Amino acid sequence: MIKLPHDFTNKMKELLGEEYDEFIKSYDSPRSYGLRINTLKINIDDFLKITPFNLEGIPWAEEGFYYAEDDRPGKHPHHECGLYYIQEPSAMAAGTLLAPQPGERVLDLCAAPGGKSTHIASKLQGQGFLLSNEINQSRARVLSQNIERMGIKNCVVTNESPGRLAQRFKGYFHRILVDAPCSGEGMFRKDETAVKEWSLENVLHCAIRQDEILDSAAEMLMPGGILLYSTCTFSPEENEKTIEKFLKKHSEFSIQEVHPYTGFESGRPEWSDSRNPKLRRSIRLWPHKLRGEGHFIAVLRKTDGEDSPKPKVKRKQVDKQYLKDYYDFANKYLNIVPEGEFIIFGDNLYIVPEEMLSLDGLRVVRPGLHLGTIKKNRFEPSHALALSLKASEAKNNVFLDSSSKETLLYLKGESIKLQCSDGWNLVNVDGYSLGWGKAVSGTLKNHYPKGLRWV
Ligand SMILES: C[S@@+](CC[C@H](N)C(=O)[O-])C[C@H]1O[C@@H](n2cnc3c(N)ncnc32)[C@H](O)[C@@H]1O
Repeated sequence: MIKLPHDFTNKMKELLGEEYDEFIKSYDSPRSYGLRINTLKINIDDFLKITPFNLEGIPWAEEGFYYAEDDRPGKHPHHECGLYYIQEPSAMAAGTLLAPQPGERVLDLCAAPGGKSTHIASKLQGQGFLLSNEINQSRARVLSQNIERMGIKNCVVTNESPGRLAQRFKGYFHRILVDAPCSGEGMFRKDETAVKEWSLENVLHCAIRQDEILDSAAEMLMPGGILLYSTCTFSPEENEKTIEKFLKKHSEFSIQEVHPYTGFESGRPEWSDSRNPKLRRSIRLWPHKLRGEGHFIAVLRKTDGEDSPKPKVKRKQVDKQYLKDYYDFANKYLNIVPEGEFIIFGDNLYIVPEEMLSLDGLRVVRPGLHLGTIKKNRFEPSHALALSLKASEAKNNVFLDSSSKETLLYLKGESIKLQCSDGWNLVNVDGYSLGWGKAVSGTLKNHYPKGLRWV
């Protein structure tokens, strides 16, 4: 049994009363593991046909499945192809309830490592765009890698504070997710550090930070837009009380009813100061009531406010010479040439998602789909481009079987001897892109990124 802080157990005893025994017993039972199929790359039925894992559906996420701990899906080539994201089952509820629609502008304000962002992107189906932001620099890099692995084309990753983003994106987004930094009480079974770092003071400290983040989010939402607030903690100070304060300050918002999926419990107005009965519309996911960890969710709609005018952004035109090398590559090796608004960062060429406002002055980690690098008089395609392509979009393909020796060699970064066309080849495993290889006379030189290679 995990050793829980006394102040925490005493507080939960007081809050839960008779229910406490059932709650505390959940810490003795094994936790559940989940993966979410990336429907940008594969549909659910096709994935279920090729996966070696025994999966069982998660009631609140159509793409979400429980797997057995021994399956270790993080070590399977399909993971590297971005066919799924390993995500705690309860955490999938946020993407479902945010329900982004293709074509919308969506902001994920506290996004690393990217579980919910990648869920949002799969729901957008490549239409509209996602701004995924993370304040912590090293976590923002991990977020960016996950966006790349999942083959997402219409996402910009920034490393900013919510306040600075709010100055740029007033009234701009259709939907915003605030998956707030919190005291993490709901993750105690999963994350020992959350237990170690927990204190009553930290709960209050987190609550103050959540108020500030929510204020910035409110500014960036357009009238009629949806703001989803979630935490992975039980403390009322970070949940019902946070929403209560927010609604008091922002009368233009109202709390929405959500679909009552199996296992969802309502929020607890009796744990707030105002006892506003509408807080019952918020959702609590309890580890003793469903197969998942602790979560809280409130879905808020902005009923009033100003929609920001969308100025047409004038970006600096990309030097034609750069595009020549890109087009030479694309015409030679791709069946569909990726087009859009090009931008250059250093010697890297990107396509920015449509409608993206100016990124000038913001800390940008990934300004859109990374196409590749401009080398001296040639273009080298990026890993992100490989992962965003389907085999049918590349002229030269290498098809490997996930259980083959060649797949393992490729993931280890080694060259492979095989029959294929000279030049750039898209390497596919079980039909899904995994990376680039460049062939010369029957030897495929490995272009799988060094940092991702299996050891
Ligand atoms: C619960 S985690 C997000 C998990 C993520 N949504 C996912 O599904 O993978 C909260 C994130 O908020 C970030 N954060 C910390 N302080 C913040 C602040 N003041 N403003 C915005 N984000 C903050 C943390 O670095 C952390 O990555």
